[in-house]
Amino acid sequence: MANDIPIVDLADIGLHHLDKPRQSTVDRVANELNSAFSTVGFVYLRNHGIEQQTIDNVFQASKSFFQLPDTIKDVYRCGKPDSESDGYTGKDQEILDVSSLHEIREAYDVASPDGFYPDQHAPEFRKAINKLAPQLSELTTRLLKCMALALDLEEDFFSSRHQFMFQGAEKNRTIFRSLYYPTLSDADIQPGVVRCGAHSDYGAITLLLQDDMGGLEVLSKGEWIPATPIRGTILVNLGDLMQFWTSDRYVATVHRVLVPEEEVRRRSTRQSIAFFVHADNGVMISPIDGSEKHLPVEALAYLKSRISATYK
Ligand SMILES: O=C(O)CCC(=O)C(=O)O
Ligand SMILES: [Fe+2]
Repeated sequence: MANDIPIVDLADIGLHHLDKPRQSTVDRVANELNSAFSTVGFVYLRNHGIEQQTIDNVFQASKSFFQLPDTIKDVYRCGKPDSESDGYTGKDQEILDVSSLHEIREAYDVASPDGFYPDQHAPEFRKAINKLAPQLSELTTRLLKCMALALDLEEDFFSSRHQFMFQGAEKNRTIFRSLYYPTLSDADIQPGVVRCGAHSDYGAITLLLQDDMGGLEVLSKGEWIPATPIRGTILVNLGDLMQFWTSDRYVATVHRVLVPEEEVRRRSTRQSIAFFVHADNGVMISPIDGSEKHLPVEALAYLKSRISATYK
């Protein structure tokens, strides 16, 4: 069906392949990404080559942090929007949809391997993230190359502008975010209360890993469609900067996570991991087709403006 989120098989573009991928794979994947990003804006990647255990270790280490008492989590609160990015975000600290009454979501952000981690209270957290994040960066580089080819650009057009992913906020604001949606009470079942308000992401692309709880929905052709978790896949969606870059040829699709209707899912926690890929600080984003559809914008300045609009 045209309105479904397609699944792309990365085959020898996946991380388990060290050699240069076959040209036929690159052409096929470039084509499939191009058609997904021009329509629904989301795609599942199969055969990405990241081991499930590496992902599960992050979920487990994150859970041990998020289940700590609030008084301890508060020690790690990030000071957004003023300071650099690392740290804990509590419920309602970030409101992505202005019409939300509450957004019941917690998160922990890091921008580099040696950033601000809760080592004392969740000792496995740093190690688990530092294994997964570099793999997500490498996978992103491979995807960006396919995307550039699909747009008739030099293969390294995007990758050369994303050289410093997860190497520190002073160079690049790609963020590894571990998300935790706590259990909900009956009082949370009311209009305006959501797990994650409707929004589009800010940067180039987002790689999203979810547990098997489900709940993510994507707005396509005016209809909310579920982005059901498919084990062994990574979901990828486009951010606003990539939409600007491509003069709206690619779409930054709006998505959300509501309070589940089924009581059993409301009483369960949900976890996801978002790798928000952002261009290197200082990169100017101007439409690649030379049009004036969007004004040129600097990657970091744009991100800061979005964060200050959503953080309390
Ligand atoms: O938790 C999810 O599935 C989505 C989270 C999300 O869209 C975001 O944090 O930008
Ligand atoms: Fe998002």
